[in-house]
Amino acid sequence: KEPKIHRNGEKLKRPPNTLPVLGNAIVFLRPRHVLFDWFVKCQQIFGRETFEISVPSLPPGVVINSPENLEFVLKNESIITKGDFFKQRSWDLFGYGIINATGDSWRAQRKAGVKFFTAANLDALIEHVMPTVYQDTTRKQLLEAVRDGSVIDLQKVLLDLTTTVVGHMAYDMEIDASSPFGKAFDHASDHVGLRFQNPLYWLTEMFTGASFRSSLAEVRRFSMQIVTNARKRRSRAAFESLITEGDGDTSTPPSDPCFGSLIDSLIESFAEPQVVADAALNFLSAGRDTTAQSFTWMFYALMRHPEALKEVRKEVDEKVSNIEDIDISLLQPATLPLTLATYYEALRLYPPIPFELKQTSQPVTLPDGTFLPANALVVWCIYAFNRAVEIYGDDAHLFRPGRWLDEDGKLVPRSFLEFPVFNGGPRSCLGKKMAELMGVWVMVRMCSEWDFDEVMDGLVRVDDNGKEIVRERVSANSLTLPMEGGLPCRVRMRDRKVPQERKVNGH
Ligand code: HEM
Repeated sequence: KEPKIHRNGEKLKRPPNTLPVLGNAIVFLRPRHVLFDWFVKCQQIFGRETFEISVPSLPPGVVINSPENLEFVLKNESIITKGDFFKQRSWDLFGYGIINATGDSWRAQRKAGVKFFTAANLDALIEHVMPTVYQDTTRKQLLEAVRDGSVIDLQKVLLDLTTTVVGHMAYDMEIDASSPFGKAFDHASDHVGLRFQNPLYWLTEMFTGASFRSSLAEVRRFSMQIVTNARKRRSRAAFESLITEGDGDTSTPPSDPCFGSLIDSLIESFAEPQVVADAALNFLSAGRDTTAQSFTWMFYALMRHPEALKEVRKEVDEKVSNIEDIDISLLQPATLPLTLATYYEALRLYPPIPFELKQTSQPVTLPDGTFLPANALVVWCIYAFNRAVEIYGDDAHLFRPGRWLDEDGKLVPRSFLEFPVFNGGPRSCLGKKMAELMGVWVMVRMCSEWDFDEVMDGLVRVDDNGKEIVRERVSANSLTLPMEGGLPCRVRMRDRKVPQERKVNGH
C-alpha cells in the first residue's frame, strides 16, 4: 500500500469546507482571483503550518507556507521538481523550453540565459533600447490619447512596450503585442492556466479546444520564425565578415554586443530548431507578460494611492533632472530607494507569477516533518505568502511602500524566503535585475511625464448609507496575473516643475 501524506503519524489539517469525495475541487473551478483569495484565507487560518488539499483524480498535495519549507523545496530541485503534472499541462505551450525543462536541457538553457544578462546588455537596455522603444511606441500612444481625450488601456500600452523591448533585446526582432502571435500567445496561456484548475481539461478540450489549438499553431509558427530570422542574420553576418576579411577592410565596427546574443547562444547550444524555438519563446514569455503586468498593477496602485505617487515624484524630481537621458547608475536602490520600494510593494501585493507548483520525484520529508510520498504535489501561493501577517505585520493587506525602508530611508530588501516573487535557489528568475531596472525606469519616466486617471466605469457603487464604495480590480484567468478587462485610463501631460537644485544628473 502507498504511504500517505502525514506529519509524525498524524493526518494533516484540511481547509474548511473540504468535501468528503470532491475534496477542494469546487474552489479550484472558481475564477482564479477567487482561488487566490481562498489561499489567503487558508494562510490566515493555518499560518505557517503545512496543510493538505485534494482534488479527485489528481495526485495528493500539500500547501506550504513557511520560509523553512520553501527554502527546502527551492534548494532541492532534484527531488522536488517540475513533474508530470506541470509538464502535461504546459507542454503544448512551453515544449522543450526552460520553464518546463529539467536536467541537462535546463542547465544548457540556463547557461545561455546567464550569458545574455551581462552588465553590458543591461546598460544597453536602459540607455538605448528602453528610451528608443518608449519614444517610438509608448509616448506616441499616450500623446495620441491626450490629443483625442480618448480612454486608453494602460495594460495594453505597457504590454506593447515590454513585448517590443524583450523582442529587441533577445532576438533583434520587431514583435508587436497586438500581432496575431501576441493575441494567440495570450489566448493559449490563459487556456493553459485553466488546465491547472480543471482536472478534466483533456475531456473538455475535445469539445471546446478548437480556438486553443489554432492559437498554439500560430505561436509555434511564430517561434520557428524567430529562429529562421536569427539563422538568416547569422549567415549574412558570416558572409559579410568573409568579404571584409578578404578585402583586408577592418573599418566595419563590431555589431551591437546586445542584439541577438540570446538567440545566438541558444542556436550555438542546441542543434534541433524546435528546441531553439521553444527555448526562445520561453524567454520571451517569461520576460514580457511578467514585466507588463507588474507595471500595470504598480500604476493601478499609484492611482489608487495618490499620496504614494506624490512621494515617488518628489524623489524622482529631486534626484533625476533629465528624464530623457536616464543613466543606469541612477536606477539603483541607493539613489531611488522609495521608487524601488514602491515597485516591490506592487510586486508583493500583485505578484505576476502568483502560484507555484512542484512534484516530488521520490518520498520526501519536509523540514517541519511533513512526509510526502513520490509524485505528491507541493504548492505555494505567492499571492497569499506575500500577504502573511507573520512576515509583513497586521497591515500586510495594505499598499504601503514605506515598509521596505529603514528609518534612514534606505531600502531593506527581503530574502526570497519571505518575498518569493522571483523564485529562489538554482531556478531563481534570470530576469530579476532586468525587471527591476525596467520597473524603476518606467516609473521615473512615466510618473514624471504623465498624469493618469483611472476610468471607474462599473466599479463604483453606493452603499445603504450613501457612501461610495470603489471595487478593487481583479486578475483574469491566466498562467500569470493580467488585470481583468485591462486598466482603462485617461491621460494628461504633467507639468513637471524641476527643482532648482539638481542633485544627481544635473545637466
Ligand atoms: C516582474 C517581472 C518578473 C517576475 C515576477 C518573474 C518571476 C519569475 C519566477 C517566479 C520564476 C520561476 C518560475 C518557475 O520555475 O516556476 C521565474 C523564472 C524565470 N524568469 Fe522571471 N520574472 C520576471 C521577469 C523576467 C524577465 C524580464 C526575464 C527575461 C527576459 C525573465 C526570465 C526568466 C527565466 C528564463 C526563468 C526560468 C529560470 C529557470 O528555470 O532556471 N523573468 N521568473
